Amino acid sequence: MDHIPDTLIVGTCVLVIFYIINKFRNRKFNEPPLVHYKYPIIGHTWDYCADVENFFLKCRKEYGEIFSIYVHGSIMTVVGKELCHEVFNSKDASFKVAFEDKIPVARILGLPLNYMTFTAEIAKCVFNDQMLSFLEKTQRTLYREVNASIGECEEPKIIHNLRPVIFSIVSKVVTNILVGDKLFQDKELVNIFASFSNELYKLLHVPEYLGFIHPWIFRQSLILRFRFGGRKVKKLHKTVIEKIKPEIEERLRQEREYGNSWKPPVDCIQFLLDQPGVDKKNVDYVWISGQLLAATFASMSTTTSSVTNFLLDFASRPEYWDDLLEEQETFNPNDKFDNLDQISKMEKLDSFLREVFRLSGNIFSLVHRVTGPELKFSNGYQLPRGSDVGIYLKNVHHDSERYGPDPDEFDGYRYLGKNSPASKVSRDFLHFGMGRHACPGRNFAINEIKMLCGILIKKYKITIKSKKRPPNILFGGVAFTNPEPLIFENRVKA
Ligand code: HEM
Repeated sequence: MDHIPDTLIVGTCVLVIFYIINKFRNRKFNEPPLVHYKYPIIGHTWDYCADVENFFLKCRKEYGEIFSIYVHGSIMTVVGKELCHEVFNSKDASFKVAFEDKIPVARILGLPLNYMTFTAEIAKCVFNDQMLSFLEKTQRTLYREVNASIGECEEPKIIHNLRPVIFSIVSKVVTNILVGDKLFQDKELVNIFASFSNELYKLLHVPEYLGFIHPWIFRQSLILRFRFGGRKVKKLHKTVIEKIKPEIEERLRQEREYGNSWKPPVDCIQFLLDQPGVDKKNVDYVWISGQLLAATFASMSTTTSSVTNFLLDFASRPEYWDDLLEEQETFNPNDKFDNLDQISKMEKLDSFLREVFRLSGNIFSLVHRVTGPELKFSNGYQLPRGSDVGIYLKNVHHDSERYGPDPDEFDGYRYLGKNSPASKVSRDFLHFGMGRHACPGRNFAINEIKMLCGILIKKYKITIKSKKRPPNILFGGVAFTNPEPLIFENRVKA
């Protein structure tokens, strides 16, 4: 007890030192205006956490297209519709580096810091390029999992929190592509991938208060969660390796025995094994296990949120039900997706989805770190190396110059005939980012989402008790899906 006053004094001194360092950092750059604040150290943290929407509106009104705020002990620059593309297209700004501070996947899994470059290759070369070869098994898994997790609803069935249900369906599809048909039968392995992705997703909800002392301390607190206790990552790697090793050894044996006549399976494990530089006599199983686990996060949580948002919108907008059902019956009359063209013809569903994504409620996200000597904007402002700059998404997605006089209005057919499919990125639609690092898994994701939504539309009448679209829940600038229950009832066939 005697130490408490000393600890308080030392703690306060540390806070003040970091505050001074931040306040008087390199000023030779023409940096964007820092929004005025009253209380040192706390800065704008309260305004940001309590009502980010109105806080940003006020800042933009007063300071214009670019401004900086002081939140959780760090300065963050905010850009909207005019300048966002300059961030995405700049070689001097990196989403990956800033993201690693928020969700330290590389450090948790013991992967090199540039691991995401590899995940991007997996997304492009396996998920996207091999999409056609995954079509049949993806639909098989989707039908089976919808039946297993929602099932027959002769009587109306209330599902209280839809997200975990959708997550379970999506995680099965993804795991099949990661590990192939044989390992996919292993329920424990499937669960490991799903729960790891879910644990990472939960990190998005951890308050960043430790950032007041230093961002490093916040990051360490996240990593420690995976070093000790139930989430222990060493144990995770060990179990994954135990599962994948015999399969990999068998594949390598067959490759040696049959040479060029051996037809390798199409999945992420094989893609990783075939990378130049991989020593097949001495396989680095920790690296393979880490890459597979890393890919779960990029592909599962994002897709789950998108489908859950779709269902919340669909259930509360009955005016679209007949039309979207008719489209399903036209393009998928026999409950069988034979080719990708059949999915791309579902243009109404596609347009509806794009509108769901645009209005999903995100205010601020996609933070990038300046990794070059500076990030210079066309309006003359500069950000020095190490600065963070994020995107004011609400300003982009609710822009009346682009989306008309009522940009907050939901118009499910807004994009019909406009050559703007849901997977198309642009300066005014950032659900998948844009520019050099736009999501490389988006074509796969949209096809998977359209298949799953189509199955649900055809099988069930889906309603919501309140009959209104419940708003998503904001945490910082990011919107999380509302857990309001939905009601599923078997559709009576005409
Ligand atoms: C609806 C589902 C998805 C959404 C909303 C989504 C969204 C995003 C966003 C916003 C980014 C940042 C883009 C940028 O910096 O410009 C991104 C990057 C990425 N996504 Fe997705 N994504 C989805 C599905 C997937 C899937 C299925 C994969 C497959 C593995 C994937 C793999 C990646 C990878 C590897 C990156 C990093 C790309 C890079 O830095 O070059 N995503 N995604």
